[in-house]
Amino acid sequence: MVTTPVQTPATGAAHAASVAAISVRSAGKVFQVAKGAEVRALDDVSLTVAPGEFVSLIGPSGCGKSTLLRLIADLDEATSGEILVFGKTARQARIDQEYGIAFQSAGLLPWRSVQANIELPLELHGVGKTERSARAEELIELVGLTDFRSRFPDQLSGGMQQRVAIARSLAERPKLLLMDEPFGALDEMTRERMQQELVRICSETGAAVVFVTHSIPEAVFLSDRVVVMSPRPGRIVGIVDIDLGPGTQRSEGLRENSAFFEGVTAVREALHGSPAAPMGVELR
Ligand SMILES: Nc1ncnc2c1ncn2[C@@H]1O[C@H](COP(=O)(O)OP(=O)(O)OP(=O)(O)O)[C@@H](O)[C@H]1O
Repeated sequence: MVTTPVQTPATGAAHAASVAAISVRSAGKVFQVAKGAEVRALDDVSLTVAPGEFVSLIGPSGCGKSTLLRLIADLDEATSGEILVFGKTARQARIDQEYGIAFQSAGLLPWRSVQANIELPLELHGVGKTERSARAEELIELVGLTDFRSRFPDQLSGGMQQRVAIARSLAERPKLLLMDEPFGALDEMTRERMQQELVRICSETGAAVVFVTHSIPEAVFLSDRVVVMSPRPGRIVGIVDIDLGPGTQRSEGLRENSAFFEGVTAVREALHGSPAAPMGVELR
């Protein structure tokens, strides 16, 4: 494991020549709150994510992980700095729908069935009914909801709703996925299965991923690099390279592997400089 302890523009070296999936340059975000007060959420964050690279963001609660993801997704605007997605401004990339999103709350349409929710992005882009339903079928199977395809969101558990949202985010085989704790509501067994599926799918489709999590083992299992952030205002304090091989080879057994434990230790130390975890970070 290699830990980069300083805040440098974190470039996936092997991919420097191609257009980055994401390029964040000196981004800052200050929220204006009541009575002229300010919350400085992010400060001078620079990060490059290469095409096909899986990068997790981890850090104490409130350090600005979701804010950074929201800036990339153009759901909020940076106060300073520049954000490019596949060489386009964040706004243009959103308009061109360059990425899929799966956030904490599933955000499903309550009047549409599981299948119809998953088909929605395809429908909006004019994909024909037969192709839509074949793709939805594949994804429903992938997330283990075969018997629930006709159900409506309020008939599903929180974890099942989350799985529908993940399937929907994958519907268009995006080149980039922005995921904010998508597995947070899942039970441990489902969560580990989904991690394995996600890393395999991304490896096979070549999708880049930015994945916010509170779980160190989850970050290590999934990622090519784990970006460690400081308490607010969020800065990048370390980047841990994970050498666990391609996503297609990341199976359950890996969790018992010494390289996996080394990754967990390296991230833990980058977070805290000691084996204890800061508030809001899970060691399990
Ligand atoms: N719209 C907003 N208005 C004011 N402050 C905000 C807003 N959104 C986020 N913040 C503040 O910015 C800081 C970073 O929030 P953010 O949600 O990005 O943190 P996080 O690292 O994702 O936290 P957690 O791990 O707890 O989900 C927090 O102090 C939060 O209160």
